[in-house]
Amino acid sequence: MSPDEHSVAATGEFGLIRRVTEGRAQPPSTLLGPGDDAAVLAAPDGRVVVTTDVLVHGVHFRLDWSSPEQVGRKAVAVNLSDVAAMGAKPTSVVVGIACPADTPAQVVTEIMDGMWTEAGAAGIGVSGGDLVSADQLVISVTALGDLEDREPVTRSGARPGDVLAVCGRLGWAAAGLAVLRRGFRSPVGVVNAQRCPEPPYAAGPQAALAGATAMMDISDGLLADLAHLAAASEVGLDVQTAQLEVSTRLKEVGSALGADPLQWVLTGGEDHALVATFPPFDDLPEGWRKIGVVTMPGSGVTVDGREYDQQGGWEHWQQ
Ligand SMILES: Nc1ncnc2c1ncn2[C@@H]1O[C@H](COP(=O)(O)OP(=O)(O)O)[C@@H](O)[C@H]1O
Ligand SMILES: Cc1ncc(C[n+]2csc(CCOP(=O)(O)OP(=O)(O)O)c2C)c(N)n1
Ligand SMILES: [Mg+2]
Ligand SMILES: [Mg+2]
Ligand SMILES: [Mg+2]
Repeated sequence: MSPDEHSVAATGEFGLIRRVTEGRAQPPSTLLGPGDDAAVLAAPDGRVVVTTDVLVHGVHFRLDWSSPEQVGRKAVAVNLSDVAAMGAKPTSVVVGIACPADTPAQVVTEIMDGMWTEAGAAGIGVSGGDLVSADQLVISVTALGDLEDREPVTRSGARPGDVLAVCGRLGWAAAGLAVLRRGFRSPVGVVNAQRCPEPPYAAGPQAALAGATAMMDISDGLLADLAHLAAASEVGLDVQTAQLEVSTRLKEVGSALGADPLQWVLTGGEDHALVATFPPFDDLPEGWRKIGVVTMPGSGVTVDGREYDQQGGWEHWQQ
């Protein structure tokens, strides 16, 4: 933590978000936002979902760990995941790339190739962007989405008694990060999960149709992100570790590195699994697994009924 009490590090990522968003009157055309995975805007002929994420070399990716193509795919994937987390389908992305003068042009074209690959797989394209000079490589992506006839699934609709469920992988990207940080390049399954997530995009609209009461994607870490859902919904959330899948591969990597794989599952970000709450008596949609329950307000996020007193995930400036 920075010694300067006025710095962004001392303010904290989420304190800073509060500070820059509080008291700003949104126009009536802002139907929702900020505060969720994406905003929902009214357009003359409907609604538009919009979200943005910035990725910085050395913070979110490294070109000695990932190919430019993988970086481009990741930059788009993390944004399309936020669109899915609202229950929407992506319609387009616009992208900004800032890079130093000596960056090979090929790096930029390959980043764009990766962006088109990930966008193309979702049936959309890159509809615009910006290229500028900078001291380091920075990528900014804005994704747009369409709710069709569905209502947005926000972070704020969970109710005590709902089932807490997840779709997608947890802990894989964190395991890959641990591997890469120690200078290894394998096992490739976890390393590729870190290089480029594979979010379960279709599960977002699917959960919305199935009546999910709240939803978000897991970018920072399950426990850290659930804290935002719990706060927005004014409920408690209990994660039941017996229901969490810790795959053999994660256990193998954990024992090779002397790390606890459950820790990666609970606090590792960047897999962009979707987490949602569902009414208790309905069947979960296909691909969704129960991992806990929504509890009464006041208890925050607990693990097997107990408070978790370590950092629940990534927070910028706190690492
Ligand atoms: N500078 C900013 N101005 C307005 N809203 C912001 C700003 N930075 C972040 N937010 C909002 O804060 C919320 C949390 O951001 P973040 O944790 O990055 O969400 P996510 O993990 O889904 O990308 C989002 O709704 C986002 O739009
Ligand atoms: C070189 C490198 N170091 C560390 C990480 C780990 N990491 C960086 S950002 C992050 C959290 C997710 O990024 P963020 O910008 O918070 O995305 P958002 O929550 O806005 O979707 C994690 C786990 C990484 N991916 N690459
Ligand atoms: Mg999100
Ligand atoms: Mg973000
Ligand atoms: Mg984050």
